[in-house]
Amino acid sequence: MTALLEVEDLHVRIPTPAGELHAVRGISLSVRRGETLCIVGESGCGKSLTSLAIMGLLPREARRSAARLAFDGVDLAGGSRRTIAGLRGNRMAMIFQDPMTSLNPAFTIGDQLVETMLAHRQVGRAAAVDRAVHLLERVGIAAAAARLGQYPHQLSGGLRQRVMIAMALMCGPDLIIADEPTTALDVTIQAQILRLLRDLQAELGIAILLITHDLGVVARVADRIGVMYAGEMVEEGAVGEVFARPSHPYTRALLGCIPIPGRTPRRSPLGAIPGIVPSLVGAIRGCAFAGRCTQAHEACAGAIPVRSLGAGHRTRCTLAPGTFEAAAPTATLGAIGR
Ligand SMILES: Nc1ncnc2c1ncn2[C@@H]1O[C@H](COP(=O)(O)OP(=O)(O)OP(=O)(O)O)[C@@H](O)[C@H]1O
Repeated sequence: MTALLEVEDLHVRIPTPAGELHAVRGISLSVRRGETLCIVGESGCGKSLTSLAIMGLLPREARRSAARLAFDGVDLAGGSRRTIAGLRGNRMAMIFQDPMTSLNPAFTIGDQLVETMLAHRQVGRAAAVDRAVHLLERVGIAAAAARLGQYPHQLSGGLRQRVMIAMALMCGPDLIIADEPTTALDVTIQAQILRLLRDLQAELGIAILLITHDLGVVARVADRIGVMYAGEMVEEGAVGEVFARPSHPYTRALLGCIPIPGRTPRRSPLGAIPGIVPSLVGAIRGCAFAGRCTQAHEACAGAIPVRSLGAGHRTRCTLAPGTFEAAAPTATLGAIGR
């Protein structure tokens, strides 16, 4: 089955006073209909720029190139502005970490929901208002009709994020790209929003590309996971497979940082990966993680192979499968998520 979203060899470069920042370095990924792909990685590894590049929403100074960038067969890299604007907010919707950056403080919730639909669909205002009320109820907002007349600042952070989800759903999208949608929320609201996204996906069959730095979020919602490091995808696969057999030393280190209930001693210091991420300005020779990797060896300074471990599980590492260091036990899916 062809993927709904196909990304091949995506690069994002941004000129800076220090030189060209090569923030996204040849990312390839695909999202099939109805599945959730989570992209995970430390702050600054290029997750947000990847999602903005897909949506065509990069900052003006950024340059994007890709061997293929397609949504349901439509070329997003070479397509006309009109075609892409017709897909965005319509069949491809985006949810950001901070709803206040995408909700206009000067307009009511109702106006913003309704306008989204009127911009893309041949429907009357009354039908759009009905859909807005229905969707606000569906995302768990009580007294939905009354909320339509409120402004964003009159809602709590959790309610604003529910409004953003309703807005993303207005035109019945096939794909939602959610960039850290729960990071700004407290844990209880975070769990509710994640459950809502999962329920909506099961009900409506929407594909979700979710960007997060939180492996707990991944464990709760992902079908597949892509692990990014310094602008590259270093490992990807089905979430159960990657959690059970993390194969890139960076993935293993990330999973090793999560406290495991019943196994991590109480009061032990929070885990961290020693070392720092290399600068993304200019070229990186060999493996970007080598400077922090406990198993780095000579070959890591050369070309890094992408190894297939079967069933769509791939890792970008010189170490042959089976030669991974016996690491500390890593968090399991059951322990941190489901
Ligand atoms: N407009 C910009 N100008 C210059 N550098 C930028 C710009 N936008 C992003 N960057 C840099 O590009 C790199 C990748 O940024 P990006 O926002 O994609 O990271 P991220 O993985 O989403 O991190 P976070 O989780 O902190 O949002 C970072 O080093 C960031 O500082």
